[in-house]
Amino acid sequence: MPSVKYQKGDMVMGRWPGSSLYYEVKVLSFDTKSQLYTVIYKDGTELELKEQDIKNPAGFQTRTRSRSRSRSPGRRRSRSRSPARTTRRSSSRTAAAVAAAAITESAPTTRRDARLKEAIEVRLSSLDQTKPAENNSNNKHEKKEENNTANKVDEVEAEPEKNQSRYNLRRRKDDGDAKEAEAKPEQLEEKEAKPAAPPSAATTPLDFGGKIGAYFWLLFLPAWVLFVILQVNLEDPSLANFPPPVPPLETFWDGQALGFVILWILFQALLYILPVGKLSEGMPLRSGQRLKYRTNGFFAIVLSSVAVAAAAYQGVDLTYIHSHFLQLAVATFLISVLLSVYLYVRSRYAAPEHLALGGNSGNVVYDFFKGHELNPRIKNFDLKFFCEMRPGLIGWCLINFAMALAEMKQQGLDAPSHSMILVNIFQLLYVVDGLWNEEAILTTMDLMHDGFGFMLAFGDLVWVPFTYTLQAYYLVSHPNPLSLPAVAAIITLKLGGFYIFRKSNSEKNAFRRNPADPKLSHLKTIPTATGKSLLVSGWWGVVRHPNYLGDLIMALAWSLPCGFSHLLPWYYMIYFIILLVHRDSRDMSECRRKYGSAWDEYCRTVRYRIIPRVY
Ligand SMILES: NC(=O)C1=CN([C@@H]2O[C@H](COP(=O)(O)OP(=O)(O)OC[C@H]3O[C@@H](n4cnc5c(N)ncnc54)[C@H](OP(=O)(O)O)[C@@H]3O)[C@@H](O)[C@H]2O)C=CC1
Ligand SMILES: CC(C)=CCC[C@@H](C)[C@H]1CC=C2C3=C(CC[C@@]21C)[C@@]1(C)CC[C@H](O)C(C)(C)[C@@H]1CC3
Repeated sequence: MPSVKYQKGDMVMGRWPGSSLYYEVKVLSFDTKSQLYTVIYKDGTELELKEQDIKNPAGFQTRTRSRSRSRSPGRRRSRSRSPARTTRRSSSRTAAAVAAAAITESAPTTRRDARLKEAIEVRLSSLDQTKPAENNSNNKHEKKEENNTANKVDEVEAEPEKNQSRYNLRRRKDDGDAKEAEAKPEQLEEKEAKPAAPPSAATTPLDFGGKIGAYFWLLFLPAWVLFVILQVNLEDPSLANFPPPVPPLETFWDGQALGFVILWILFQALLYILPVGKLSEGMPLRSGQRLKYRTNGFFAIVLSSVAVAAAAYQGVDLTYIHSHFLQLAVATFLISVLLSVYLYVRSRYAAPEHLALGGNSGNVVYDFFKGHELNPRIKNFDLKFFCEMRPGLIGWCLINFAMALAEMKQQGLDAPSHSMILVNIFQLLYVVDGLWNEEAILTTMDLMHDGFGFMLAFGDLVWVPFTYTLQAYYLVSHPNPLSLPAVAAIITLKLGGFYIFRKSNSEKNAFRRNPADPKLSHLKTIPTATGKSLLVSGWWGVVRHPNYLGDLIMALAWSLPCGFSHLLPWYYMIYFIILLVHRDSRDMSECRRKYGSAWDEYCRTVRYRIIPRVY
């Protein structure tokens, strides 16, 4: 490795992923393509680290004086557990133990010390218990009851990173750019002032094809929405009609359509801020803080339905949505662009602890696309949560309903067709379920890890309502009569998919919220170095993303009512396969980064990603 900073065999300090702690590691190799170092920790965990997560050991020292001042006996006892001073005993421990021990040392109060110590001691014994089990392939993973001990760490660990950051004299690079963290006592600290990281240093590998990819997606995604909208009105919507006939420029714009979109978003915002419904806690952030979210989505869709019904009753012609679909989409696109510009600008001034790990490549276009601020809020109004769960999602049902009315009008029907009813009810069920279980969104990738930028703003506001409605839009002018057995078969498929989707999402959500939940005590888990465990039985033992499997089966049931005459109504199915396969691989890398060897162990046990025995 001639041109790289650290050489094979070098002993250096490597940051533990997702924390501010540095442990002594040995460099094993460097991959020029990914620019990642493979390092090995003393406990045997191998991880890939970026150069900026590696430091020279000479830059660290341990302040023993301040440690010995510790008032807590628990803390004093835990001194020798410092990962930087790993003893023979600790070197045989798993990284989980090491990480847990690190938390003990940083606990600030005696009571907390005691709780942590208790949790850690039980945890260590739990980990010890796993050792022999690991050799036994039939009983590889501890039972949930044993793992509950690890969960005690979870309980006390509501603010893990807050504690861990006490070890950090210098701010983490991924924490952004500006201020220096306060020097705290009791820490491994860097001796020399090192040049600060350039503000734009990327802290995660670039996604979506990197910088070039971002340009591409920025142009392609809106163009694709335009393409499918123009296609769906054609008598024969087929790829053979590429490019579709483009209407005169002035038809793209309608001020009234913009007005309606703004009114809809404001109405949804009003419902969101009403002090009705539960205040749910999000997952702990890196700072240890937990944000609160008003999860009144079900209430919002019920009130929206009442408002829409009242408007229809008053003679408002909802088929306007069908006849002005293009103009509504363009107006919403404009709003999503303005919102994304605002998000990009404010992310430049956001406090480091509010930033996501990605979206800081330094390339304006990439960062604008990916988004950098994790939970942009105006006071308590959470923009990402609101956009993901309200105007687009509820708008999707409103548009579907308008398409059913348009079908009746256009086809001269007294009631919508069976196909239209199926599509409407299936997708309504999906949205209502999402809003009923709104709290579960707080444990998804978008809410926990992704910054809020153009991709999500456009995805939530434009992509969802204007492309997820294509099946209903298609049926308006492309009737597809269904036999009763076909209807029954499609309903069965939908219910099957829904069952898998709901059960698996609820299982993971319940486990993440309360790992000690007695209802989950039958499940087996794998402990990880972060203190969190991974489910390895139940739905999450069937495949690594059972929720995606259920979602895909449902997507199939949404396209089938449209028949096989054209590819267009199958667009959602095709797009969804691509989206979920990509999300799965993003999540895999993220989990591998977070959980290291525990994740590899999970992957070895649960071999398939989404479809059992296939993929
Ligand atoms: N209709 C649509 O357009 C879309 C729908 N969806 C749906 O949204 C839902 C959420 O999807 P998404 O956010 O992508 O992913 P998940 O809800 O599957 O979240 C992934 C996270 O779950 C945790 N996890 C993974 N494996 C395990 C395990 N074995 N045990 C415990 N926790 C585990 C990890 O986070 P950690 O360990 O940090 O908690 C991981 O990062 C899915 O049902 C998906 O189908 C998603 C995208 C688009
Ligand atoms: C091509 C492009 C711009 C992609 C952006 C992706 C977004 C459209 C999706 C990312 C995750 C989503 C989720 C839902 C809708 C689509 C987006 C925003 C979701 C709200 C749909 C309803 C479900 O019940 C859900 C709550 C599980 C789901 C969460 C993820």
